Amino acid sequence: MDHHFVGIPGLTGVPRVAVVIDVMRAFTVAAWAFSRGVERIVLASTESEALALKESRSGWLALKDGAPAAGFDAVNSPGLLRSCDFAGRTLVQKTTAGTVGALAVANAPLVLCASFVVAGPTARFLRNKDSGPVTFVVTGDGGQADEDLACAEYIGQRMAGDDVEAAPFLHRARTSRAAADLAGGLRSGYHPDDVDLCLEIDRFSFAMVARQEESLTVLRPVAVSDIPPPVRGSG
Ligand SMILES: O=C(O)[C@H](CS(=O)(=O)O)OP(=O)(O)O
Ligand SMILES: [Mg+2]
Repeated sequence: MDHHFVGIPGLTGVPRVAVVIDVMRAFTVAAWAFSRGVERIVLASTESEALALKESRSGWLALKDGAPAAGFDAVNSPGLLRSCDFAGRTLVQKTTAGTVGALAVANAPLVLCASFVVAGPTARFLRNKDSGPVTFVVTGDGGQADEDLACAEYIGQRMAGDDVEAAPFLHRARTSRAAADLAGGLRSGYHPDDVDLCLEIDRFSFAMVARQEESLTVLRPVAVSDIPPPVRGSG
């Protein structure tokens, strides 16, 4: 299938089907947030918008990347998020790359946000829908981030069938600059397990679909059944 891989600066027009990839760490974090009970994630374009949205509704939480900051309840780290209890909550998320990429294609008829932890369900969701060619938005480094590109290519291949060896794609992500920066402590709001948690193939059995709801861009999990175990291979 003739998929299209593009960075945020290269987006032109509105894609028919968009899959926005951020492995490290926005859409790994989003998946963990859903697993910790979050009901929906509202994507914000700025930190001040995130705080304003949080303040406008009772019980909403806000998360941003970087260091912990006043008014925000969480940071963009799967390792720090995995012990939170967010049952039934709405979470407003703002990050440097992932949420920006999703908002850039928010008007597309079908938008999914993805990372390795939901790769199989994302591919299966698209296959079940017979979506046809996908525009993968590679959010990191202007479209050059190898952890995002590897994940996009992996999902693209799994759309054609689940018999795809994961190891070469995971190796690219593990040796990416983002992984080195994270492991080297160069990013704030970090837990030592973050890289490993970002590289767990099919940790969750849902895809994440973004839709427009009352002028907000809202991400929700959609359960996908019958995902066969991923082919891990060596490496
Ligand atoms: O928190 C992250 O890992 C990054 C922040 S930065 O781009 O590395 O400064 O944000 P994300 O949008 O999740 O890539
Ligand atoms: Mg990223």
